[in-house]
Amino acid sequence: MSSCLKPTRTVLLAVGSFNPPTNMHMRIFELAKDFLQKNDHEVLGGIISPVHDQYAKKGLVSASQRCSMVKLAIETSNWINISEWETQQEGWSRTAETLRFHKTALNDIHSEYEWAKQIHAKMPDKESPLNINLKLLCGADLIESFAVPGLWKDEDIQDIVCNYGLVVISRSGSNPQLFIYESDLLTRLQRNISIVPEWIPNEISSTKIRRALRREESVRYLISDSVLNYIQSNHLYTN
Ligand SMILES: Nc1ncnc2c1ncn2[C@@H]1O[C@H](COP(=O)(O)OP(=O)(O)OP(=O)(O)O)[C@@H](O)[C@H]1O
Ligand SMILES: NC(=O)c1ccc[n+]([C@@H]2O[C@H](COP(=O)(O)O)[C@@H](O)[C@H]2O)c1
Repeated sequence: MSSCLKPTRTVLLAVGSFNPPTNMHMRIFELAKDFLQKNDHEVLGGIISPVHDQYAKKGLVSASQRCSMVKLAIETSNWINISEWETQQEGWSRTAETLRFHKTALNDIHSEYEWAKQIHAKMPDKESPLNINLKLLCGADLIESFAVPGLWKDEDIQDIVCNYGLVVISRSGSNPQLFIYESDLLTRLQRNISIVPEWIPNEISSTKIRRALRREESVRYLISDSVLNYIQSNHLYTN
């Protein structure tokens, strides 16, 4: 901790397809945790929330397969959890709804969700109110998608940034500082946006992993061996 302030209890939540989960998905959690812990946050846990099947992005394998792969990917982490809540809803959930649900469940000490129990187990004193903050963790491409017409509601962007906060990891080909500067709304809210540089940049993306698999090229060391075994056993991403 960098000061004697009482640290803010924080949980990080990442939304996305995780089609498949890559080593970079795990890495962004580590980068964000390091950054926040140096800035007076006590990071209690991370949550990966795979998107619903109805998101229907090209090449999306089933939510059940994506959840199975995320469970394998997080096996080596003692603080990143999966929440299957989004995949179990009737349809696709807006990210603001996903954050609202998870923040409420995290602040309920009696929550029955496994990810909430895992995170509560990390808290020595469980005095009410729990005061757990939830932040949206994303790569710079996700915040840049805020500018795609019709994709995000302005009130959702305001809600996400004001009431939760964003931790943005830099990604090759993006410039989150410039993107914030060009948006009046994000400039106004920028004290709730942390931009975390990745000083060891690489271009791992799920798209590139799927492409390599389709071409029968090796993706070893870009995704975990257990995820790779699952993909091969289930003949995913072959064409
Ligand atoms: N290499 C990376 N650097 C920084 N952030 C990343 C990286 N890969 C994924 N992320 C972030 O992880 C979150 C979930 O990612 P998602 O499942 O959409 O992966 P993706 O690699 O961007 O997928 P796709 O290539 O299928 O569009 C997003 O916020 C995304 O920006
Ligand atoms: N309006 C919104 O809340 C909104 C819009 C677009 C994408 N998203 C989320 O962002 C993530 C994007 O994932 P991909 O990068 O894999 O497309 C998904 O989890 C999706 O649900 C949310």
